[in-house]
Amino acid sequence: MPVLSAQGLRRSFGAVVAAADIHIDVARGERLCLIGSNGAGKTTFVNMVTGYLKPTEGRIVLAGEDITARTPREITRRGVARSFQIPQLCLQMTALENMLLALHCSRGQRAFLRPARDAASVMRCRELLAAFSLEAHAQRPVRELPGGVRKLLDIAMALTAQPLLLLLDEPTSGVSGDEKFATMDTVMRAIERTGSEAAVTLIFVEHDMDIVRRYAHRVAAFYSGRVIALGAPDEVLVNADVRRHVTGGAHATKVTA
Ligand SMILES: Nc1ncnc2c1ncn2[C@@H]1O[C@H](COP(=O)(O)OP(=O)(O)OP(=O)(O)O)[C@@H](O)[C@H]1O
Repeated sequence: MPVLSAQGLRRSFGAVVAAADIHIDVARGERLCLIGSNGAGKTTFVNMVTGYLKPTEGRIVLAGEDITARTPREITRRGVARSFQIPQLCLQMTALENMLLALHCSRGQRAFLRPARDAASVMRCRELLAAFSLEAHAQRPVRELPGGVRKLLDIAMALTAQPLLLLLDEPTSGVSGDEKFATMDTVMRAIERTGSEAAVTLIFVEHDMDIVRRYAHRVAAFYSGRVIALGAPDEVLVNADVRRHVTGGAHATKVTA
């Protein structure tokens, strides 16, 4: 059974068709990358999966359960976690406090200004920080941490919920060219260590084709609200339509095949 099954999704905003006829199944442990130029419909897809936007047609099935009508909170509780292009962090709190806050929220507990520090929660958060090689930053206020570290912390926070499915919006945006592979290696290692049975299933939006090639198992190429190609990176990135509508413009220099 797929972890996620998007079945005939459609969504418009007035005359703009942001999603049409989208069929995507994602298997457990798979890493699916969404590519597409600005306005192609990637965020619309992510917003529908996480419940922030409702499709006007189609169904979204998570591990066999239809979640199309569920609220974002209900979908989070069923195992879908998300991190954003701009990390959502409390700057005045330490990295560990941010983790504790995320852990408490993921359990449906009230978010306190200073989260409770019971020993089990602290241990769980420290383990996750270690999985992301962030132990050294645990006691530092987030405002003092560099952008790349904040990015990793944001993803670690999403994993406190022990999700089935993790959605990442441009995990390497704002990370320097030298650091981007190291950042992705860290994320992949952490994801493999954190899944309960298999690695956490991952859907990530990415504009950097070097990252897509190296880390995606499959790629879905979006154009004008539709998926114009879906398959292995080496197939999708040489597809003529993908070259014309996705990688042929601003990202042409990043495609090496
Ligand atoms: N809330 C909204 N109201 C009106 N139009 C919207 C809304 N959200 C998205 N759209 C439109 O839907 C289309 C798809 O947008 P979407 O944000 O999904 O693209 P994207 O591929 O994520 O782009 P980007 O890479 O810039 O984030 C665009 O034409 C966008 O302007």
